[in-house]
Amino acid sequence: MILAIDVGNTRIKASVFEVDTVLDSFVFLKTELAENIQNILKSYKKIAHLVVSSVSDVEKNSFSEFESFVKIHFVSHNDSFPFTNQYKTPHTLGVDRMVLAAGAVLQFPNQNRLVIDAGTCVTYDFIDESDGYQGGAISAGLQLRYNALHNFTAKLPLLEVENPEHFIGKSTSESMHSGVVNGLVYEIDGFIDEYKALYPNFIIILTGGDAVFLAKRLKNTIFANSNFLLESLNQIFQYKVKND
Ligand SMILES: Nc1ncnc2c1ncn2[C@@H]1O[C@H](COP(=O)(O)OP(=O)(O)OP(=O)(O)O)[C@@H](O)[C@H]1O
Ligand SMILES: CC(C)(CO)[C@@H](O)C(=O)NCCC(=O)O
Ligand SMILES: [K+]
Repeated sequence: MILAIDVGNTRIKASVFEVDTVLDSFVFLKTELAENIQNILKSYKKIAHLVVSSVSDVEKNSFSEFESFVKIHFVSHNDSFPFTNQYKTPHTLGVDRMVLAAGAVLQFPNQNRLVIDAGTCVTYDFIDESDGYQGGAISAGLQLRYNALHNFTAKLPLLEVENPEHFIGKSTSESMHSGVVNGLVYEIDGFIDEYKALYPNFIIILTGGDAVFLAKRLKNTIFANSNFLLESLNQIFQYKVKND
């Protein structure tokens, strides 16, 4: 039994896996890391391994208190991945993007894949059918767009994410919801269309905290899988066991 932990830019997500089955899932803040891990390990005494991916300032030593109970695997650039990294700056590529790319290769072999992670940032990652990781794009996530509009202007309020009622916003809040939500939806559909012009066939994996909200609104029909990064950590662990 393993515990996969995704330390994101905003929050931490974790799932307990028994082989390929998710037994339980958790979301918590970085400040509540230790107590949450402790509780999970208490509830699931058969957990033998922690597999951690972090893009945040939470580092390996935050987990050291658990070292005597479980084996800890902190995914890093030094690990072996099931793709060839064609990024020009491979050591600056986010570990989360590498984990997603690895998951895409292991779950969907021998095909072109586009992974879209709609979290704090939106990331696009393209891995071709020869398992070459090509790169992609990084843009601002849904909540980040609302926050930025408020933080860097004098007049714009801080709004909660809402479905835009009208395409033509008829008030300040309607204009902001249309700009943020429709803007991101157009961005994602636009990227997908560009990739379609380059590659006739590829699968799309849409994940992250806003995946379900966005999937419903896209022109392109995509099935959202919010748990893809944690599933990928589980896959990477099995890949590691096989290849070590
Ligand atoms: N309870 C919540 N707290 C924060 N964000 C939430 C919550 N529920 C949904 N969201 C949405 O999820 C998005 C953040 O996604 P996610 O949780 O994947 O980000 P994250 O923890 O920073 O991870 P990553 O760094 O991998 O993007 C926000 O844009 C927000 O709209
Ligand atoms: C883009 C984020 C912030 C998304 O979580 C993360 O993948 C990261 O810090 N990346 C480093 C830059 C890069 O991937 O090129
Ligand atoms: K992300």
